[in-house]
Amino acid sequence: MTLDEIRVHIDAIDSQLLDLLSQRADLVHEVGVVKKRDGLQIYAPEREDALLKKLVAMNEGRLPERSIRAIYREIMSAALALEDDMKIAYLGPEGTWTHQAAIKKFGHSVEYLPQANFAEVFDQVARRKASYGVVPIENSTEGAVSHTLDLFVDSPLRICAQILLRIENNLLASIPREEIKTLYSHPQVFGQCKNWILRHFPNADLVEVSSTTRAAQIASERASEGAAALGGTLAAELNQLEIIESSIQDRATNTTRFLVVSEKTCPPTGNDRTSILFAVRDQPGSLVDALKAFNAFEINMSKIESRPSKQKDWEYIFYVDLAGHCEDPKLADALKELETHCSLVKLLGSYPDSEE
Ligand SMILES: O=C(O)C(=O)C[C@]1(C(=O)O)C=C[C@@H](O)C=C1
Repeated sequence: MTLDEIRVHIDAIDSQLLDLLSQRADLVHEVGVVKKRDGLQIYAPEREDALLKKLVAMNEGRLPERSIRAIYREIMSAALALEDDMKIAYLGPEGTWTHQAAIKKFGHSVEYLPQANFAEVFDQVARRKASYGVVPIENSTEGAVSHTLDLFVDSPLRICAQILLRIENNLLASIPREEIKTLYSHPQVFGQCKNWILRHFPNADLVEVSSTTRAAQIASERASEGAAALGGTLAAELNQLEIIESSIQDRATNTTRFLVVSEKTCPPTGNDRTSILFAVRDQPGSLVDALKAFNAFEINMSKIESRPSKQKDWEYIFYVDLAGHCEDPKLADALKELETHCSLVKLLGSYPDSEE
């Protein structure tokens, strides 16, 4: 076939695809009407998870899994926008890693609301000015994002999904490497690139700012003073900076786990994770007794973090992630048992334990 002949076939398929997408949009519109009538959540992570798994398994063509997921991410993003005036709050400004994580989950058709800090993200969702919020919870190199953990103590919000995003940090500047005197970035990113900084910029001043996008803005504004930033490629593009060196994080597989918070948690999918927080009574052996509850009901605990309670010195809140859904009978029993050893137990949510 000649190029023109192949393109005639592609045009015919595209017209069928568009017709099918319009038919899908009509059905999605109906779903939105039913959900609003029945007071159901518009975003359905359990349905998206099941749909993506089914499509990937069904696929016999030459498109790789990554492409199927990316295409359907945008199809479902368009669906979300059709069903509701969907607004997603995230730590801004535009171009932060949290923004990129949010786009990975919700696609390009919904509206994004950049916020000045994590507390504002929670607040916008609690006040229903945003439908969902996206916040980082932990990084595979640097560990927990303690500010996010602390916000869950007093928040009425629940976790309904998680997002895993590979984080590739870069040295960004509009000046040559030799002229760089000060590095700007978010404290988490400095932590992720500690060894690289010691090796390449042992004498540079490190200045912590609220986000990698803010760091890139400063690198652009104060180039004449020797400013550079550590951050992602989107932050570079938005601020017309060069990538002086790419992939500078100490661990190649550096990944951040983000959470989606909303008013409600997510129904079971068969492969779920549950996050809780608890405080134990101030008496000998109380933490061991509390943790025994998971052992007794054979619940796998994948993570534990502690944070000062901020109520009393040397008193702690523990954050735990468990395998399973809070509606699973074994996990529900383990949580009941846990309550007998604790002064506080709070369920933060159950959500698909996806690797995406
Ligand atoms: O099935 C639903 O509940 C829908 O809202 C439709 C749909 C889709 O496009 O398939 C869109 C958004 C939801 O998060 C899940 C799935």
